[in-house]
Amino acid sequence: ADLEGDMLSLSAGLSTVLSSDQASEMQQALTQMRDAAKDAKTATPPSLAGSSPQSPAMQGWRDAFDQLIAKVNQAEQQVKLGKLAEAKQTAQQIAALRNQNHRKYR
Ligand code: HEM
Repeated sequence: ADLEGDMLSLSAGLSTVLSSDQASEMQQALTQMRDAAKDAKTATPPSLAGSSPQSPAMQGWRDAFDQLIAKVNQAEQQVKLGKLAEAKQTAQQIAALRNQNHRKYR
């Protein structure tokens, strides 16, 4: 998907993780979020158009998605252990990461 499509997938997945009480549904949403984050990591946002892949700005872009993926993995482990409330707290940290990065790149 293009970056906008990846962002819409992240958004739908995050809403599901925050609102669901079913482990299987949360797991599926987290998988969708990880796939979207991996794809978005390879994109260049309009705000960095023309930046070289090795520029500090593009490295920061990719690091942000690695942080997002690490949080998705953490939430997934929590779901697997049946710790759904903890997984939702991790999802809140993902929302904070989103807000920080939107201020930088959007
Ligand atoms: C779960 C976390 C995130 C969610 C739910 C999310 C959600 C969204 C949404 C709904 C949009 C608007 C899409 C539209 O055009 O309709 C958007 C745009 C955008 N987001 Fe995110 N986002 C997340 C994380 C991030 C991260 C980590 C970054 C950067 C490292 C980022 C960078 C951007 C940029 C650059 C745009 C504008 C895209 C464009 O102009 O084409 N987002 N995001």
